[in-house]
Amino acid sequence: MTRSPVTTPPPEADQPAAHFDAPPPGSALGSHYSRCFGCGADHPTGLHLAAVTPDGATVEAEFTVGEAHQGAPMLAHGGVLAAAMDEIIGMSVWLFQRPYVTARLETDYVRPVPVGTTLHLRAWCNGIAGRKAYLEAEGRIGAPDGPVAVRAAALFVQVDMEHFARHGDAAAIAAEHHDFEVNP
Ligand SMILES: CCCCCCCC/C=C\CCCCCCCC(=O)SCCNC(=O)CCNC(=O)[C@H](O)C(C)(C)COP(=O)(O)OP(=O)(O)OC[C@H]1O[C@@H](n2cnc3c(N)ncnc32)[C@H](O)[C@@H]1OP(=O)(O)O
Repeated sequence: MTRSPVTTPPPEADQPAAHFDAPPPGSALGSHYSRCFGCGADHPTGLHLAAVTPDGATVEAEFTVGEAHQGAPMLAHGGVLAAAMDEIIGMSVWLFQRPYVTARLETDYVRPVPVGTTLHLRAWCNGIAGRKAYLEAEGRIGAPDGPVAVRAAALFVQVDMEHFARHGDAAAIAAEHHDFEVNP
């Protein structure tokens, strides 16, 4: 992976540990928002990622490239592949049970991905320093050990839940996250 210093954990970074309340090994993570382009079941042309964590530390999901995801004829759009990387990494930080957002995403495109391909996505965390999480992901063609088509490294920054209410739609958050109180 070609990686900048921004997405490389500093020497003092802590090794990540899943939150005690995080989904246990072998379980599904679920969607954080039904209309999310990456994981929402109600998005008509989204990626529909459904992630599982095999070990409580990494997450995995499959994405089958459809006609709505083309850039060149019958080939996946690079931005859509970056979105898949962003989403699987976003799902992996969910293991820490704290809200994070993408601050920086770096992507290597290694092979073209034809429409109809199923990409096997995997993401993990390389370190945490304060609010900053250093993460990585890959997408392999056809099988979990298939050829790598895309790799990504990311810096995610921890925010509070008010971030989403302040900048987005507080009522939609309250509707799907019943434990979230919308401040007047
Ligand atoms: C029903 C609704 C449900 C709602 C949600 C429920 C919970 C959801 C939970 C989980 C969601 C998962 C979502 C998955 C989807 C995939 C993830 C996305 O696509 S997220 C969207 C794209 N990203 C953004 O929109 C961020 C936009 N940017 C910002 O908001 C700010 O810039 C932010 C929060 C990233 C930082 O702003 P500051 O003011 O809080 O903090 P400062 O001090 O600027 O940064 C903190 C540290 O990070 C570094 N930093 C920040 N941005 C950096 C960058 N681009 N490059 C390098 N360093 C950066 C800074 O240098 C600083 O470092 P030093 O502490 O000084 O060492």
